[in-house]
Amino acid sequence: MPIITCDCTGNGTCCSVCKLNVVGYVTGWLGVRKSSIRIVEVGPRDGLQNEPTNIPTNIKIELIDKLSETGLKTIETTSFVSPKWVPQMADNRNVFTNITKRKGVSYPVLVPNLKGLEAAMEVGVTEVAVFLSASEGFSKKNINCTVDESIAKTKSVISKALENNLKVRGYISCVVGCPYDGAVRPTAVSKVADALLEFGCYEISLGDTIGVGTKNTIDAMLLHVLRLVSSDKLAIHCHDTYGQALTNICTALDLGLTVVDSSVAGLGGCPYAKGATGNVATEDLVYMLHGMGAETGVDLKTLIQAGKFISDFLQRPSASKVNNAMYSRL
Ligand SMILES: CC(C)(COP(=O)([O-])OP(=O)([O-])OC[C@H]1O[C@@H](n2cnc3c(N)ncnc32)[C@H](O)[C@@H]1OP(=O)([O-])[O-])[C@@H](O)C(=O)NCCC(=O)NCCSC(=O)C[C@@](C)(O)CC(=O)[O-]
Repeated sequence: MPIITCDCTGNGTCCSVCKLNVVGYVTGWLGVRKSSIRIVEVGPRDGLQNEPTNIPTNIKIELIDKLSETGLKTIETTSFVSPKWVPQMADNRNVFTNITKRKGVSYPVLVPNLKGLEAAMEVGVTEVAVFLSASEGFSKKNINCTVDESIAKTKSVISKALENNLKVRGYISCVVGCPYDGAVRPTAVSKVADALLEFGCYEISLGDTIGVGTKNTIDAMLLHVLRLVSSDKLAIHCHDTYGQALTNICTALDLGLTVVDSSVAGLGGCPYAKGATGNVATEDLVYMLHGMGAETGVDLKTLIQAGKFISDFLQRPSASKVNNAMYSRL
């Protein structure tokens, strides 16, 4: 699909694309106040993958089972990646096989290549997530190939997954900043998004992997990508390293996105994005969304209990302000 370009200020006057953006902006803003927001819980994967000490399989299973009781509809469970690269995810088969899969809940897993997809299919996975980067530096460090090589490799993974009736989500990392390359141009994001959509991803999660995004940079990136991809095919994935995640999520909601990734207890960080702290805490996200009058289907108290469970196991306070404020009063 061609990228529609224009050089106006996006004020909705010069062309249909901008009018669309302004309409999207207004309806997005109004929409959130009554629409439902789908939360993609990534805590068991993005949250735990970077933990330095091995987390026993039974603890991972118990966390996922607790999250399944909260009303979350998507719980990312594990990764089928090289154990040499991400040892914490080495028990992927055991975790996926032994969780209690709740009706109506999806349990996607990350796969970087055909080997990972085949291993995931062996244990009955029905949804996978491929993951690429908008920046060369992170692509090389994270999946050991260039952006173009990753696009080429991913095409065969997605087509094999679709042939086997699996749903495929696509992640794009470093959508505004890269720990190795610095600032990332929106055009680099839309290039990858265009490819993933063309290959058949049902949704693209735009990851501020190191949490450097601000309202302006997230706005600029989204306005560019929205020229190419409709908001209903996009998700926002914000790490909270600089405390900007909730603001950046609101920016995305105001532009019409309705899918947000988050991590229970604010766990997380990528082993190949040094210094990146956790995702926005799911508890804080749910509290904010409910305060806006948006529906999430999530029971905050049950979620807080799940966050407390993993924080207690890790023997450190939760990164969720809502958890810390509310737990003692449950
Ligand atoms: C992609 C590779 C494998 C390339 O790694 P490579 O070394 O280029 O691949 P290779 O084909 O040479 O294989 C190396 C070894 O890994 C094995 N291998 C190969 N593939 C698999 C597999 N799927 N499952 C299990 N084993 C695998 C393969 O068999 C071989 O084993 P050996 O012969 O040395 O014994 C590696 O770079 C890798 O696993 N990277 C994963 C990195 C990762 O998981 N990062 C975190 C997820 S991304 C993220 O967190 C960001 C995100 C999504 O949250 C969004 C955001 O915040 O931005």
